[in-house]
Amino acid sequence: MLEVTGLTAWYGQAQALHGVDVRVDEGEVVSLAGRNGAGKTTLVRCLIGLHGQAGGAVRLHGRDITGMPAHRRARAGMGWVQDDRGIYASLTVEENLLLPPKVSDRAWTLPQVYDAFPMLAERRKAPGTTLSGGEQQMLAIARVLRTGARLLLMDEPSEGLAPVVVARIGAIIREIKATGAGVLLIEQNVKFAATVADRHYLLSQGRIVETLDNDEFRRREGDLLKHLGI
Ligand SMILES: Nc1ncnc2c1ncn2[C@@H]1O[C@H](COP(=O)(O)OP(=O)(O)OP(=O)(O)O)[C@@H](O)[C@H]1O
Repeated sequence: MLEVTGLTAWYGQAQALHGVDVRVDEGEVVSLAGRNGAGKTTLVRCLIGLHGQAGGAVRLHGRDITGMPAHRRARAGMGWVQDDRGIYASLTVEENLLLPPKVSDRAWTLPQVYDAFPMLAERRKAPGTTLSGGEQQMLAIARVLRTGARLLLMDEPSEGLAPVVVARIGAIIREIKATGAGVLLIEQNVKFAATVADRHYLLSQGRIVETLDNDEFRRREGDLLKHLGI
């Protein structure tokens, strides 16, 4: 589904990514972790098409999207769940859900969304400004599902949320996986990543230094936390 090969990125003369290879298959959840400054944000920017100074190749569903502008990548099925959640504060929950354009016939309907996110159904008339952090994160995920994106890029979805909300987000990610969509999860919360991901990448100084299946990842949790400086 997503195949990234030899991805390089620069800020002026400074190289931030040095030949990164990442792969996400259909119905697969893959996490990517790394210390501050490892290059996670740069990688996300490259994948969504917002970083001009980049090399290498990005393919989505067999289609070469390298060099494609951000809006066309979105139409090709790349869904970005932003780390700042990007909720329209002056719109209600439902209005936020009605806005995203449909990019495929996998687009979730409103009843499907409300079924999977009862919290959003209860708050459908509430303005964006009044939502808790957890509700905002649910809404941000739901909005991307409304587009029918085939690959979801999630940037730190568990950040700053209470354990019970994080557990709910984990359940939602498993539901998304069951629909056959792929998920690339940028995530520093190793314990959470181990509950949802099939495979894990560790990024260090712009390079993938480890690729681990979930059993190995769980065994090495202590090590990884040390590496990440957590
Ligand atoms: N606007 C910029 N100008 C110059 N260098 C930058 C810029 N943004 C990031 N960098 C550099 O690129 C490298 C990767 O940064 P990036 O923000 O992608 O890391 P990160 O893993 O997302 O870190 P964090 O967890 O702190 O967000 C770092 O060395 C950083 O200093």
